[in-house]
Amino acid sequence: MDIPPARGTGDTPRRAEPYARLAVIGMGSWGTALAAVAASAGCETRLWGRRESLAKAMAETRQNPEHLPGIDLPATLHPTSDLAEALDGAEAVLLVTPSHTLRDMARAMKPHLPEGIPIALCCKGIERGTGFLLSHVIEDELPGHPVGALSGPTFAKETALGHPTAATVAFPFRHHDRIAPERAPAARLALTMQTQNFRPYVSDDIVGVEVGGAVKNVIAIACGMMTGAGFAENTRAALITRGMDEMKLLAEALGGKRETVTGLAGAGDLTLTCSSTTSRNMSLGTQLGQGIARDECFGGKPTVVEGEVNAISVVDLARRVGVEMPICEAVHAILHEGAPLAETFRDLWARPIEGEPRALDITLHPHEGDPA
Ligand SMILES: NC(=O)C1=CN([C@@H]2O[C@H](COP(=O)(O)OP(=O)(O)OC[C@H]3O[C@@H](n4cnc5c(N)ncnc54)[C@H](O)[C@@H]3O)[C@@H](O)[C@H]2O)C=CC1
Ligand SMILES: O=C(CO)COP(=O)(O)O
Repeated sequence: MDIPPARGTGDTPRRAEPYARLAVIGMGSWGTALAAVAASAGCETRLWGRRESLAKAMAETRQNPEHLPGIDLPATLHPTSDLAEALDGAEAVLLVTPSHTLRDMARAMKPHLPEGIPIALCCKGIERGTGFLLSHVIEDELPGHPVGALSGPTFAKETALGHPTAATVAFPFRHHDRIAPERAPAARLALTMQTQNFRPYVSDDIVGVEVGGAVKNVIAIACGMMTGAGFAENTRAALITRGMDEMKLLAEALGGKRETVTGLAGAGDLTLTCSSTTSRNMSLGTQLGQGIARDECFGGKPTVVEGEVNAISVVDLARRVGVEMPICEAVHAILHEGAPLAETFRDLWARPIEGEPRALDITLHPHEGDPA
């Protein structure tokens, strides 16, 4: 890939160097799909999962029978359950275990991690209790490593099947990344992951990307709940649009950019997740909206639904920084405070009229005596 020269350095385009060796940590559906992309792009890729039996089954069958059954993986992809082996000689790491495991994962990786190598988060969430973005968790546990994120509208199965997919790779740009952008981790990782069907974009706004990924899952649960309760397209479009407003306000309050929220990792992922039963978040909401008890959802099978735990951390963080997120609050109340679903959504719709954008600062309460 040619990157235009940094301003004032002449006309010769400079070539970015892809990483030669990548470690992908997390053998679930997304870790496996990303490892398959990197391996098929020609990068030597090791994929770590904690279960030896799964790593062995993958090595033998060239498939991930648990998370992506029936999809052939590149023969060059190396699965392992040995963390030291996975990280040995890696030039960059993709971290793809569920968000609540991240701090423990970082601690487990620490003794084996080559010095200073970039770490890209591919999981979506905010740490419960601390309210830290996941990048802050990594900075806390693994100082000295550039920390970024890879995120976007990317169902794992579609990516692994080779459906054209785009995603954002974001790392904060340091001073020297602006002078020599071809050496910036975001540029190098984007190039490493580029294939005929996987198209990365480069960003310097890690906060916007992380907030997009964490919030969209909560909004998808809301969309599912209202769909399950029998409402249709108008309702879903309203939730997506107003959900994006919540995302934007939280991102800006934390120092992120509003343009990121309108990009792949914000609007793109929000639209995907809120429109498809392939989404586990949307599906959980739909089942709950249909009146199915939580422990019977997904046929009782344990399933990673990031928006469920992250409803707590998103709402907690929003309250701490003084951002109103009424849709996320409604999801939180239903999931975690036992609030009744129908009444909670009715109250959401009956809130005082506000400006669009909210910066217009208009609040209109109903006339006294008006029908509720
Ligand atoms: N599946 C998808 O389409 C996409 C998922 N993501 C994100 O990727 C992250 C991982 O999700 P998936 O791969 O879909 O999950 P998954 O449900 O396919 O697999 C989860 C994996 O994590 C492992 N795991 C669970 N607890 C662990 C622990 N304490 N330590 C190490 N490994 C542990 C499980 O053994 C399993 O292999 C989530 O944050 C999700 O939001 C992001 C984009 C797309
Ligand atoms: O993040 C995703 C797609 O970008 C996957 O969404 P779900 O976790 O809801 O399946």
